[in-house]
Amino acid sequence: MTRTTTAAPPLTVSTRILDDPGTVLRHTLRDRPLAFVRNGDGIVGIGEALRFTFTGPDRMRDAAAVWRSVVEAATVDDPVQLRGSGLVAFGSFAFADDSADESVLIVPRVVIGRRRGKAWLTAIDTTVGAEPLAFTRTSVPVPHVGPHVSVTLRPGRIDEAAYAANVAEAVRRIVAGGAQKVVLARDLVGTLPPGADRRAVLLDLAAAYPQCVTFAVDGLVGATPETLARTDGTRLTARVLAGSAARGTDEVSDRAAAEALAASAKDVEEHAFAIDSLLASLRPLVTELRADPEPFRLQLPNLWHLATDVQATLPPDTTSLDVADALHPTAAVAGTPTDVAVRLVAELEGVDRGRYAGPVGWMGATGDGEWMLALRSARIDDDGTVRAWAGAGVVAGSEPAREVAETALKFRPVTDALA
Ligand SMILES: C=C(O[C@H]1C=CC=C(C(=O)O)[C@@H]1O)C(=O)O
Repeated sequence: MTRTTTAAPPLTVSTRILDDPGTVLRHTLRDRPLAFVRNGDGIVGIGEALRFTFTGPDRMRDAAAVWRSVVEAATVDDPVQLRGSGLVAFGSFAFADDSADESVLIVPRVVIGRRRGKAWLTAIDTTVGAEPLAFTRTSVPVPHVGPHVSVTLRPGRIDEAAYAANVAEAVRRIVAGGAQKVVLARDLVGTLPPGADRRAVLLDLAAAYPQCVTFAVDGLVGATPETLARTDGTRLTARVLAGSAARGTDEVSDRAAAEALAASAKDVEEHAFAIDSLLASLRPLVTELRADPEPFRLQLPNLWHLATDVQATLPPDTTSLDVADALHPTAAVAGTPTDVAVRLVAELEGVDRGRYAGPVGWMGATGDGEWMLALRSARIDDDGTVRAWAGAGVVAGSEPAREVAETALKFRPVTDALA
């Protein structure tokens, strides 16, 4: 079911070169940030020109269709022509087809972007008959950001004991046949202090995890390492992560941890399910599909992951959101086989994941964009309620206590940013 809360008026979109805006995250709104930033490059949004909401199994397909109509009706003046300049939308989609949470596509009023030393500003006007901006270059003052935000997070609806029991039950079901892998998650909750500047949380996430994408869309904030689908014309790239280990405390133990991860039959199996599911979903859609023959070890500040990069060629007119729709949910966030795993996640967790582990990202007028998996994240509601989620892949060889410890490490981006 699709519900559009705002009709799509014809948009007038102008992009202009911007003098150095400093850290782009500072420019989004303190209470309603919109952001997609990696290594200082990326886009942030200010205000909302259009907001569309979606629910149900067709939520991404419906969003892709709405986006095509928005683009068709828009007049875009974009001499800058960089990735993320011109008309863009930010999006965040629920994990489950039957989630009660709405998925969203938001077209900001203003976008500030930075890429490889160049910066731009895009103004998106909903007034009928609006003229494009009359200048060629502009500058903006760098906004002040409030102090670090501290939140006490406590167990949510699934505490450590319940999570360990869920993992044990998942192992029993896997051993009995049916599912081969199930990704189970648990949650932490807290309350943001009144008046907290959400941008301070984003700045902390981006400083600690520069190689991840720091995102903020409709209250969902995080720093995720996993790219579900990134498109550039007909070129598609993805990065599959599954299989994790704690970083060592010194160089020797850190190297040993990475080597143990690569040699761990349990983690290699967990990774194989994730990459196999992605490749199987991509095969009918793409040509020239290539994947690393072996996973590599991806180093993050809190974890080692097994990672595989994937490339493929898309047919023309396939948008990044079409690809995300075809791929979601991979076995990095659901399990294998997908349908059995999704049912088991719902049964064992018994709580709506909302938009945790769903696609989050942005898309431009050509359909190019980047959709990440909303991991290492928390949902901050308007009333300040914070709910963070972290999960781990469970296979036949999983041990409940180890998965509890792994999820604690995956909470760290959020728990550290809110410490
Ligand atoms: C489900 C999460 O991580 C996934 C992504 C990378 C590694 C994973 C793992 O090793 O279990 C998970 O599949 C999460 O961070 O909440």
